[in-house]
Amino acid sequence: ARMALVSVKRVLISESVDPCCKTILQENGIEVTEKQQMTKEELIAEIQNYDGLVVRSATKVTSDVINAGSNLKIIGRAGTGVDNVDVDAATKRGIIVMNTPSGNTISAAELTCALLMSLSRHIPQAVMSMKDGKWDRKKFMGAELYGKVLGIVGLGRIGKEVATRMQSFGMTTIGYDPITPPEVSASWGVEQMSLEELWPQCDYITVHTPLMPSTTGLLNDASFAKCKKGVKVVNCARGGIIDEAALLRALESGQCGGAGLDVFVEEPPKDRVLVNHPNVISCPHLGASTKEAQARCGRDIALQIVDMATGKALVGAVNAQVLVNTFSPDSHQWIRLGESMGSVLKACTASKQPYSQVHVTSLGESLKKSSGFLSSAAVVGLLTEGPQKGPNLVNALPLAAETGITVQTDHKDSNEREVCVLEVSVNGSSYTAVGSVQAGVPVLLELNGSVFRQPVPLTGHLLFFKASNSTELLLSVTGVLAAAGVLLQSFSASTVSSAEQWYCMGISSLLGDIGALKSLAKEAAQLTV
Ligand SMILES: NC(=O)C1=CN([C@@H]2O[C@H](COP(=O)(O)OP(=O)(O)OC[C@H]3O[C@@H](n4cnc5c(N)ncnc54)[C@H](O)[C@@H]3O)[C@@H](O)[C@H]2O)C=CC1
Ligand SMILES: O=C(O)C(=O)COP(=O)(O)O
Repeated sequence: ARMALVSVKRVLISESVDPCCKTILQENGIEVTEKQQMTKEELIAEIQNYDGLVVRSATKVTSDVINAGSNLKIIGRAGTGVDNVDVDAATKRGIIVMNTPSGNTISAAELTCALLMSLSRHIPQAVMSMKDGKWDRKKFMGAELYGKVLGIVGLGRIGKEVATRMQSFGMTTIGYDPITPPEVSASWGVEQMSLEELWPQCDYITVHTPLMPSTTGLLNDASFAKCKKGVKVVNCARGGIIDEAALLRALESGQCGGAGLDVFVEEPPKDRVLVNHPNVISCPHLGASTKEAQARCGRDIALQIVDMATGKALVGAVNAQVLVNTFSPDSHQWIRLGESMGSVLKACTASKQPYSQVHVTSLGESLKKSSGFLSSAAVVGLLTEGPQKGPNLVNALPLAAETGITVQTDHKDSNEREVCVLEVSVNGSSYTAVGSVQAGVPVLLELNGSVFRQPVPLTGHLLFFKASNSTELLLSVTGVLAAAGVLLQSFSASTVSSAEQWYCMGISSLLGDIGALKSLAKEAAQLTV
């Protein structure tokens, strides 16, 4: 059985995304609304009507928007950068964020190359002077790219494509990236070095990193000062990686000889000083604006959403690594097992919470890849309060961490059958459940060391109690059930290992008041799974 993770019925596309996106979603039974240039207030007011939101870079998906999206399950970015989405807020709300990072790589790289060439030959300025009726052949004296040094900061998808293209112009390409190994970039002709070594060698510098605290102001007054006088810079990545105020100062002093900018801290930029500077050429964030890139990104995001909603595959998620292994046959029952075991221990420990530690161990080789989602599923069961939208596999671990619960996940290969062991520490004592999936049904095998003679199917209304082994007790319990009009549907006792043992009864409905049982048994708990 394939797993249908999330149901996606209605999607809002809030920007200009290739029409194939809408078509593909609709062909798969999803209702699509396209609405561009919504104000923040409009988006907040309407977002509750949608299960999914598809954006590009202009929609600011802030925590206000995310928290207003009570039905939101998926935020799809038709493109690469997700810095306009508050990914942490989405994760906490259990919302998947996905992007299509390779669809616009070539287009962004080509625009970068176009800006480098335009900078070397002043093409935009020359074009403007021609349109002005002039014929100025002196003013626009350029310099060849041939033999010059290009520094590439950020050697990921786009950085690599820029490098190989500019090498064909005879440029020497050097670079820096904290993650891409030097031998990998060397294989496509980029020698890596520290930024300290890089700055003074470059005639041109182009940045291709994500925007994050460590890359904000990567080029600032201090780094410009280390550059060759007249260095030319390009930013087709994100506004702010080259500090805008420092860039203006460097342009004014001549330390920077020219800049090609596709992106700005504020888009559109209200402050036009940089854009209006004679040595700045700029575009309104056009890196991904080609037919080809838009067709790829629009198609990819639609297919990724459809594949996720139909349980086929999870591709492109940036915040839901735990889900990746849930897209395999059988995983659905194991997720149900983890959640139900969590619910059982939650019911048994109701008066003792909060939990301090949760430890999930999976046994059996075939569960090796499942231990991650099993512990998330167990936490979902432990933390779920009532039927309203609560924790899910995406936010279980962050929520546990926020609540102060330590979650430990282990796997042991064993030749015996697959089982999941869940142990929770609560108020100084520890509770353990052992479960498995048998014939496609999640079952409980053990509770706190008591081994059930028959595996207990974790389904329907269940009553657990712990007591010493006596026939009178069972009679009293059935008496309580009868008095409450509750039918006994199944019964499992544990094998007698000590004086006390756990019993589990399948019942027709939950008891209105479990108090009567609590006076008969040492511990009693009921739940519906
Ligand atoms: N102008 C436009 O329309 C477009 C802009 N972009 C932007 O271009 C940028 C790069 O995109 P991709 O190449 O697809 O991303 P990528 O993830 O493939 O590459 C980014 C690289 O930056 C590196 N990096 C991270 N921190 C760094 C640091 N402190 N110094 C140097 N390198 C660092 C990473 O290790 C990674 O290799 C992103 O900001 C993306 O949003 C992407 C597409 C279109
Ligand atoms: O994919 C990216 O990171 C981009 O910057 C492209 O942005 P856009 O989709 O053109 O608004």
